[in-house]
Amino acid sequence: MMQEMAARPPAPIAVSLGDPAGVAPELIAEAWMRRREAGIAPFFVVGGALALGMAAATRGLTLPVRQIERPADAFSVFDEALPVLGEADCAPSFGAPDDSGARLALHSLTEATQLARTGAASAIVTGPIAKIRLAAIGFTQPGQTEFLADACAMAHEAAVMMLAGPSLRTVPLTVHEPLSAVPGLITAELICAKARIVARALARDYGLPAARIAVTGLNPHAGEDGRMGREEIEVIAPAIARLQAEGLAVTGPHPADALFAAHERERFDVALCMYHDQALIPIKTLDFEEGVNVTLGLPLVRTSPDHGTAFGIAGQGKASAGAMIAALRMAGECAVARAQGAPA
Ligand SMILES: NC(=O)c1ccc[n+]([C@@H]2O[C@H](COP(=O)([O-])OP(=O)(O)OC[C@H]3O[C@@H](n4cnc5c(N)ncnc54)[C@H](O)[C@@H]3O)[C@@H](O)[C@H]2O)c1
Ligand SMILES: N[C@H](C(=O)O)[C@H](O)COP(=O)(O)O
Repeated sequence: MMQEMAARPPAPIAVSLGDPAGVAPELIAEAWMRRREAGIAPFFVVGGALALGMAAATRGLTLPVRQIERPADAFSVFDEALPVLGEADCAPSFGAPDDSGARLALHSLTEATQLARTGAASAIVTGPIAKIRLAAIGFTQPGQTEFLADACAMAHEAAVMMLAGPSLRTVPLTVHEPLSAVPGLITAELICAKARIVARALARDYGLPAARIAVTGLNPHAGEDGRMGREEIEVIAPAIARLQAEGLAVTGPHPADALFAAHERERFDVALCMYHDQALIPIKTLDFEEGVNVTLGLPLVRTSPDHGTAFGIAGQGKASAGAMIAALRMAGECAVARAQGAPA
C-alpha cells in the first residue's frame, strides 16, 4: 500500500551501514527500492557502496548507487539512486563477520552521528552492529545508544532506549546488564529521570503531550505486598508517587506478566520496564517486523530496526525489511516534528 510522508525533513537522513556481513545492507537496499510505496524521506548511507550493491544482488535486486559529495545532494539523487557518502567500503562475506567489516561499521556510525549532530542530517538511522565484534576493535560502549550519548557529551542514563511498534511502546530502565545486577541498579532517581525523559520526548517527537506511563514491578505479582520481593514497596512505588506529584500520568507498579495483554495495552502509551527482556520480549513478539529502537533524550533523532545482525540469514533473501522501513519512516516523522518546533 502506498504510504504518505507527511512532510519532508529539512535535511536528509543519515544511515549507518551496520555490520556489512549482516542483514543491514540488504535491508537498506530493499528499503530504498520500496521508498515510494513506503513513504520514506530521502536518506543516504555513509560508506559501503560495494557492500550495498553486493547485498542487493543476493535479493535479486539491481541497486543503482550514486556517490554524493555532501549530505544535501541526497535530495536530488534519492529519486534515481541510493546516495552513498564517502568511499569507505568492503566486500563482505555475508554471515561471516570480520574485523574489516566491524571497522567499516564503526566508521559509518561515527560519521553519520557527526552529520546528525551538526544538522547536516536531520536524523540518524543505525544499521545493526554486533556488539562483540565492535568491542574486538576497541568500541567501549555497551551499545550504539551509549555511543550516541558519548558523542553528544551526555550521561549514558540520559539516552533512553525505547522500542516502538504498532502494538506498543516499551522502555527498559536497565539495559545491557546481567540479570543478577538489575535489582541493585533500580533506584527511585533512575526511574524518575527516565520517566521524565520519556514524557518530554513523547510530547516533542510523538505528539503525546500527556503520555500515560505504566511502570512495571520487578518481582512476580509486583512483589505481592512484599512477600515476593520488596523493590516495589521500597523503590518503585515511591518513585511513581514522586512523578505523580509532578503531574505526570504515571501508574504502577504493575505486574509485568499481564501488562501486555491487548485490553491492558489500551490503558497506557508506554511501559517503563525494569530490565531488558521485560521490555523487549513483548515488543519483539508482537511487532518484530515493524519494531523500531529509538533513542529518546538526545539532541538528535536516532532510530534503528529492533532486530540485530541476523548473521544466520544474511545474504539469503530471507530477512524482512519491515523494521528497517519502519525505522526510516519514524526517523523522518520525528525529524519533521522537531523542525516544526515541537517544544523540547
Ligand atoms: N540495533 C542493533 O544494533 C542490535 C539489536 C539487537 C541485537 N544486536 C546484535 O545483533 C547480534 C545478533 O543478536 P541476536 O541473534 O540476539 O538477534 P537478531 O535480531 O540478530 O536475531 C534474532 C532472530 O531473529 C531473526 N531475524 C533478525 N532480523 C530479522 C529480519 N529482519 N527478518 C527476519 N528474521 C530476522 C534472526 O535470524 C534470528 O533468528 C548480537 O551481536 C547483538 O548484539 C544489535
Ligand atoms: N537492546 C537492543 C535490542 O536488543 O534490540 C539492541 O541491543 C540495540 O542496542 P543499541 O541500539 O544500543 O545498539
